[in-house]
Amino acid sequence: MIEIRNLQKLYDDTLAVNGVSVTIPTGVVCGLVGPNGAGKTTTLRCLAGLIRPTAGEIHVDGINPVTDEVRLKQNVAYVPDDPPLFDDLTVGQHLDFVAQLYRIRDHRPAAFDLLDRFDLMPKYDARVTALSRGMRQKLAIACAYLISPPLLLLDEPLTGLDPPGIRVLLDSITQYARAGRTVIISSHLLAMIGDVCDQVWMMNRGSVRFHGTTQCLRKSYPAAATLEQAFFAAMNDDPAVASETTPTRIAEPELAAVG
Ligand SMILES: Nc1ncnc2c1ncn2[C@@H]1O[C@H](COP(=O)(O)OP(=O)(O)OP(=O)(O)O)[C@@H](O)[C@H]1O
Repeated sequence: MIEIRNLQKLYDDTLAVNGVSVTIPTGVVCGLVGPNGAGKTTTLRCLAGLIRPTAGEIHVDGINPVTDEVRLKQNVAYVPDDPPLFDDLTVGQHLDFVAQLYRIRDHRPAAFDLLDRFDLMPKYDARVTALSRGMRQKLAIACAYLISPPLLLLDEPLTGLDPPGIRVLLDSITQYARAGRTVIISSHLLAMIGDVCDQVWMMNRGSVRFHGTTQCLRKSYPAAATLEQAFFAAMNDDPAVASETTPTRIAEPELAAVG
């Protein structure tokens, strides 16, 4: 389970994350959405232990990223939208390196399977400098899957992927969560979030605007004809679309039912 309490992150005079509190149960796919600058990447980087929160607390299966960095890194994989790969290594060497780093024994069959699924086998001996943007993205995701952490954080993972690559990734995310792991996926592709995510977590200007199941989002905004309209209504909290009877936009009680 992921617990975030009153998370705050200040960069100089920019309050990027402002009092975020969210609980995400194990085994779900949670879509993190919001406009540019909403604080999504900052929140994911705090969760991954890459930056320190200014205030607040995070627990990933009881692990505090600030006080237990090593255990956190063993339990969380973060794939940024422009993954930093090693220019001197080939595709195959990346997976070998990750396996060595995380002490994964006999990793080759799993690595081959992942490369096959992401259509990277023909590039096995290619250096990453010879890969397209989408291929680099797929390789970074394959490395994360090889580690198989309980929490997988994907920041805009669909950027640059071709339609078959998107389909493979989305299917793999669903399977990963059904195997009892948690995935948080940040994306601007609202329709996709509606398709694969059990939960939606919306941020705007550093704060949570909605957190709950997609069904709950629809229920909260009954005048919205589509899920996309419900997204916009929640984001703007448009009173013309939002239900007047909705008591709160942060649907925590429904979350417990998801896990
Ligand atoms: N390293 C940094 N130094 C200073 N300000 C930063 C830094 N990183 C992010 N910010 C600021 O923090 C705010 C939140 O940025 P963040 O990258 O978390 O948003 P985001 O929701 O991921 O946006 P996008 O959808 O554009 O990727 C923005 O105002 C941004 O300018």
